[in-house]
Amino acid sequence: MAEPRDAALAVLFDLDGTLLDTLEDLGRSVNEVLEGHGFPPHPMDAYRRFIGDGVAMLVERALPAEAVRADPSLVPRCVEGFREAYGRGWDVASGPYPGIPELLDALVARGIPMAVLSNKPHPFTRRCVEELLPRWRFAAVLGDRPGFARKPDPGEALRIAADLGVEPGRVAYLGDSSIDMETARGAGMIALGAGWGFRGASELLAHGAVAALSRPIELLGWVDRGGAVEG
Ligand SMILES: O=C(O)COP(=O)(O)O
Repeated sequence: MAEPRDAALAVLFDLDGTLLDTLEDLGRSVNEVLEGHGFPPHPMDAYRRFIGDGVAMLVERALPAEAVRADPSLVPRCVEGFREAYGRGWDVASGPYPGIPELLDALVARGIPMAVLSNKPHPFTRRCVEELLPRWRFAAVLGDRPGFARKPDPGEALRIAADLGVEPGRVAYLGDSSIDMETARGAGMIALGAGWGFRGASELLAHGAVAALSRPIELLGWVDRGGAVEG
């Protein structure tokens, strides 16, 4: 059980694997690019480990290592192919995880400001939030943009906290990967793991999660009393 602490005054969310289950649309889009280049596709589960460090790393992890070594232009070309394929199929199977709408409603009811920070390319991040989470207002929705460091760099997370006027230590950061837990810890935020996401509870706890939640609504414990709800 985590130590009780000051209650969170704001919530910063990761997107892929935390608010939205985007695995199938991301994996299918990369597989389409791989097959277009004559490389073998991966089973969807493999993408749980590939996603998280941005699109170039996603593509690089999916490609055969020898092919990447042999042709430096392969990753950028496949990234372009991915943008095209994902642009066509980003919303085929993606949507909020069970319990996310209820959590967001409960945070709105409490007047808790919410923001999204993703390593997904910024335009796709905006589109996913606008179209798959249309009912909720987020104070900031930021994806990967040229000129800004990706997570686990804590810079953008800290800027969001500053813009909200909330001390980093009073921000609950909910994410589903080691990258997110490192970002949260680097920013001095309350690192909460989304156990339903792409990577699972043991990776989250090994990378410094204060707790790995099994259901989204459990986050309210940190907002209402600064720790897990008893029982
Ligand atoms: O697309 C990625 O690389 C990861 O996106 P996320 O930061 O929302 O998990």
